[in-house]
Amino acid sequence: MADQTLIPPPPGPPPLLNEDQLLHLAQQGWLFLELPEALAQSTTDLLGRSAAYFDASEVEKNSLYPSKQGTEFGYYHVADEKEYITFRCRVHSNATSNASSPAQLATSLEASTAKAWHDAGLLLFRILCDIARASDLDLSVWDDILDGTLTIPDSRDEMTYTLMRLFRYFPSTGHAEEHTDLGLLTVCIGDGSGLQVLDRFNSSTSNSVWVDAPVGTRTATVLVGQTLRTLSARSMNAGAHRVVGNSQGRHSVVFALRHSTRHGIDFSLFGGEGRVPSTELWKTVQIGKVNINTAKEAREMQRQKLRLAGQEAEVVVNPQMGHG
Ligand SMILES: O=C(O)CCC(=O)C(=O)O
Ligand SMILES: [Fe+2]
Repeated sequence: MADQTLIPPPPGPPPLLNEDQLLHLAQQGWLFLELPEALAQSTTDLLGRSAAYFDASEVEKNSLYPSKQGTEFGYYHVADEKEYITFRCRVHSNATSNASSPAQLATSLEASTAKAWHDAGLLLFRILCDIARASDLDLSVWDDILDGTLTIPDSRDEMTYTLMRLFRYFPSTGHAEEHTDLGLLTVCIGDGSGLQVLDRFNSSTSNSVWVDAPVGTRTATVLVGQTLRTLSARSMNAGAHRVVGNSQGRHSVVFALRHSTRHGIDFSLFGGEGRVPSTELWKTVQIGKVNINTAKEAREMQRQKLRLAGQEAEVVVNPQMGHG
């Protein structure tokens, strides 16, 4: 009888992506991926709850989640384009017993966000582990970088750069300009068409080829962000994407997994050199980028500033790249 007692289970979560999928993600910077059942369910629930929140009055939405730190926290409305709420931690932790009160709306929205955050975090962690395995790196390279990011922080004191963003794009005019994301990996799930990713293989400087992302909660779009590109010494590309208008409008759930603020980043773990404070890495990945989710006038001002500083917004295949 074979001895089955001596083989320990392999470390880390089970592999998710096959070789072709990993190669596609690294080269194109994006991948369409069938969602695990738990995440499909939690995002379906969250899309529904976000729609109920967006249906509330402007006064209520602002008072439940006042925006802070520019676009990085709370409710934000971009005229003629979209409205969205950014969660980086819990805000309303105590439920009231009145089922129809605004606080109750917020409590159920946050409970749903916390569940989707956990499920999306797990999915992206599995992909990061796949990337580490394929690069012959130890899975522990992610320990410090992900510290405190995989579940929604309880309070502002504990928050990192990681965020969950819920969007409502307005019919026809709702859009987001072409950009790459700043973090490690992003997962986008939407209930309508509009998200498009750039096909780098078939695009040229004069002709961009855009691919429509899948619609619905069965399949997600996973995007490589600038931080992962930097850690991979640019062996992975960041995925360029945009949102174009459709006549029905669109809701989406976007989970952006970004590095932890609790530790410095040790590049030697990734075959590079040196250690940089987490804040420095964050500044570096933002250089030359325009925030595509801010108001139109603010985007123009950011572009103007970049031009004055002699730093054209980063060109990947198309000019005028932003960040999201
Ligand atoms: O709404 C989406 O699916 C994508 C939004 C986006 O790209 C971003 O906010 O960075
Ligand atoms: Fe984005």
